Amino acid sequence: MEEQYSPLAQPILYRILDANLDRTREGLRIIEEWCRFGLNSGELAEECKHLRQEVARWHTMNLRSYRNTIDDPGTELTHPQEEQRSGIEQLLQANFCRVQEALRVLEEYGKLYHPEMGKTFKQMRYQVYTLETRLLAHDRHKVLLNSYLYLVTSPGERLLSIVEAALQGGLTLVQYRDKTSDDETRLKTAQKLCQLCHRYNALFLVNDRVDIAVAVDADGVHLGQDDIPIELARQILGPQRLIGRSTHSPEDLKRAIQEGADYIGVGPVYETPTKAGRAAAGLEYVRHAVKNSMIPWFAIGGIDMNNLDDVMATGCDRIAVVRSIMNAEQPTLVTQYFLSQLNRFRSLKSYKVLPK
Ligand SMILES: Cc1ncc(COP(=O)(O)OP(=O)(O)O)c(N)n1
Ligand SMILES: Cc1ncsc1CCOP(=O)(O)O
Ligand SMILES: [Mg+2]
Repeated sequence: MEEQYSPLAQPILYRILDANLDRTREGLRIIEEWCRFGLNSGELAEECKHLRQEVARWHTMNLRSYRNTIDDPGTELTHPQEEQRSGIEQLLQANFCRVQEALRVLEEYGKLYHPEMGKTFKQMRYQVYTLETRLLAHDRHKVLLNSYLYLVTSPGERLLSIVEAALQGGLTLVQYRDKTSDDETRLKTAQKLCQLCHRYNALFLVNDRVDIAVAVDADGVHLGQDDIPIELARQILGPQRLIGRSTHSPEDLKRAIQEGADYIGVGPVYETPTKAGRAAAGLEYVRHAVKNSMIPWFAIGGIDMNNLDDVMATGCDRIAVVRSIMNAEQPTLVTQYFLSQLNRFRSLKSYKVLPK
């Protein structure tokens, strides 16, 4: 790379560029490792690698020779949060933030170094924003795809400890559903549940309330037939959050898929006091979903350890429950039981012992 600018600002300029090129490369490498080993996504990993190579092209020996680590006060500065990250999402977000900040510095100071540098790093900053959106969406979809049991919560004093017990049993998908509390309580509870779920790398969604989902940075929302349109929720939530839709009939199912739901609820399979007044859609509708839904779907409504086999016999391999876990004496054990049965069922299906 030809260096032609700013004799004035050298070597300060060069040290700034060197430090931020370094920061960008390191941050991208951390993100790349997650794409490769965590997400198994060759495509996303390649994109990170390509960006790193472009950064490396600007990181010349000459710029690097201006490094002065011993006198650099920045090497001592560590934010307390760097020492303590609660999960992979936080780690990725911190590194995206670091890369984007460094790219912004490279964009501004780069203009003093080479006319192309400012343009290149501006473009790269936008590429990294898009990468972040795709990666987060990919991450969430991946966890969703691997989730076969969905806990929909009910309010109560033991809410957090029950959810934590279920997470310890291997639960990876939680919905906060609270039809009775005031908004202040809802907001505080949603915040706590969201943090808890993320500590276990589980997804956290909010029932009905898009505003609360955004406020607590949840992974998505669950919307019923009478809630706002999926298109509007998508505008508010952006492309990377998940949107689930309840369906009670083949028409609902078709529409929800067309409208871009990420998953659907199918039910109520059985009448349930948790959703009093809503008639059962029955196992017939579950059979319809088995044949017609190409997106993940969860049978819901009155499912427990006694009727799980009947539900799975339709070909259904994902269920959502409220009482079976929320009212259980041992939520960890019940979660483990459901997960093991659903796992067993999936392996039988894949060996064609059961109809697909
Ligand atoms: C996974 C899942 N499926 C269905 C529902 C029911 O949603 P909705 O019809 O909006 O009813 P309420 O839960 O809001 O009473 C759900 N919550 N989750
Ligand atoms: C929210 C909801 N939507 C359809 S059925 C249902 C409640 C399911 O609760 P339970 O698992 O206790 O029957
Ligand atoms: Mg609803």
